[in-house]
Amino acid sequence: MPQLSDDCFAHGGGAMTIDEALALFRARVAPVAETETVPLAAADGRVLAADIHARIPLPPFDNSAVDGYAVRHADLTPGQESRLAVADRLQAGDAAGTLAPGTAVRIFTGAPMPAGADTVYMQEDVEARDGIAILPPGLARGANRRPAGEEIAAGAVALPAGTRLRPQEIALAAGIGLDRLTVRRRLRVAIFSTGNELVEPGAPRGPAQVFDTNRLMLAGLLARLGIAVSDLGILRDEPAGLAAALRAAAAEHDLVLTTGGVSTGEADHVKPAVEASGRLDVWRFAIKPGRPLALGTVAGTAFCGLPGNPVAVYVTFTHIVRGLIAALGGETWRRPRPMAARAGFNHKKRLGRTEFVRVTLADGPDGIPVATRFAIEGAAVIRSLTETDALMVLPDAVERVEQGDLVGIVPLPGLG
Ligand SMILES: Nc1nc2c(c(=O)[nH]1)N[C@H]1C(S)=C(S)[C@@H](COP(=O)(O)OP(=O)(O)OC[C@H]3O[C@@H](n4cnc5c(N)ncnc54)[C@H](O)[C@@H]3O)O[C@H]1N2
Ligand code: MOO
Repeated sequence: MPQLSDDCFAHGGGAMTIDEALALFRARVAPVAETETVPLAAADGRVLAADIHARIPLPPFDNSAVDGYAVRHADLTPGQESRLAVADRLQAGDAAGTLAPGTAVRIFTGAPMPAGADTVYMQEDVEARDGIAILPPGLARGANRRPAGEEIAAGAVALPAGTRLRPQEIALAAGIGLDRLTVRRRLRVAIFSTGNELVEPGAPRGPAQVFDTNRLMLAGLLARLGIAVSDLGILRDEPAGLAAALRAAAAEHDLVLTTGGVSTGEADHVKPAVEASGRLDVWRFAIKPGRPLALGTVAGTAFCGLPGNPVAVYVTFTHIVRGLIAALGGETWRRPRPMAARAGFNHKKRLGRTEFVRVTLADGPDGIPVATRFAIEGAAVIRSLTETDALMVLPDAVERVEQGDLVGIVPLPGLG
C-alpha cells in the first residue's frame, strides 16, 4: 500500500484548477510498487511497470507490402517500359533467396525481399506474358517495400513504462515476440455513499428518500480501468460509524472514494470522520458542475470525497479523480483533450469558471459536428449524461458562446 504523508493533498487555499490538481497528484502521489508478470492475453487494461525494448526490429526483415513483382531498380530502363524475365516466386513464409541480375521475382505480401531486390511493382500495374513481366516506367526506387526496422529498431523503446495497455499495444508487444509483460498490480479502491436520504435501488423507499445512483456509476467507471472495486454500501450520516468504516477500508485499499457530504451541509460528517485518522483538505474548483472535492489521507491511504450530485460525480471522476488513479497506478495519463465542434446555441457563463455542458452532436454542413445543449442543466440530472454524446468544455476565459462558434468537446465514450 503506498503510504502517503498526511499533508499530501495540502494546498494554498482558494479555488483550484483541474490542471493544478493533476500536477499536484503527479508531484506528490507515489505509485503502488508491487508488480506482476502476466501473459499477453491477460494484459489488456493493465499499466506497464517498465519500458519495453524491442528485442528484434519490426518488421524483422525487408518484405513486400504488396502482391506483385520484386525488381532491382537499377535494372529498369529509365523513362521507358522494362521487360524482365520472372525467375522465381516467393510467398509469405518462404526463404528470401537472391534476385539474379536483370530478372524479376513474383512476390506476395509479407514475403521476404530477395537479396538484391529493392522495389516491388503491384501486380495490377504489370502485364505478365510468357514468363516476362512488362513493367511501366516511373516507379520510385524502394516502392512497396517494407524495410526491416521501419516501424521500430532493435533495442528501441517499443512501449514506455506507464502505458495503459490497449489491444493495439498488446499487438505491438506480440509483434516483437513477447509473451508476457510486467505490469503494476491492480489498484484496490473502496467506494461508499453517504447520506440518510439514500436507499439501495429496489429497496423500499421512504417519502424523502432517493435511490443511490452514484455508487454503481463509480463502480462501473472504476471497473473499466481494471480496478478491483470493493463496494462498501451506504454509510449513514453518523460520525462514529463513518470513522470506523473509513479506517477499516483504508487498511485494505489504495484509495477510498466516497460520494456525498463534502459541501457545507450541517449533516456532513465525512470531514471529522477522515480527520479522526488523518487529514482532509477540501478543494474548491472553479468548475460547473463539481465544485467541491475533498482530498485527504486516512492512516496513510488516499481518500477522495466526491460531491453528491450525479453529474458532478461523473465530471469530477473523469477529469480529476482519474488523474489521482493514474498517479497511484503508475500510469501516464493526460487529461482528455477537447475536439472541435460548433455551438448550436447561445450561452452566457461566468468568467473564471470552466463549464462542462452536456451536448448532443449532429453532423455539421462543413464536417464539424454541431453541439446541442441538453434541455435540463442541473448537476442532478442523470439524463443529461444518458441522452448526450459529449461534454462541451467552456474554459475560464470564455464569457459567452454564440451559435456557430467553435468550441471544444470531449466525447463521453472516451471518458469511460
Ligand atoms: N449553501 C451551499 N449549498 C450547496 C453548495 C454550496 O457550496 N453551498 N454546493 C452545492 C453543490 S455544487 C453540490 S454538488 C452539492 C454537494 O453537496 P454534497 O457533496 O455535500 O452532497 P450531498 O449534500 O450529500 O448531496 C447532494 C445531492 O446529491 C444527492 N446524492 C448524494 N449522494 C447520492 C447518491 N449516492 N446517489 C444519488 N444521489 C445522491 C443528494 O440526495 C443531494 O440531492 O451541494 C450543493 N449545495
Ligand atoms: O458539484 Mo455541484 O454538482 O457543482 O453542483
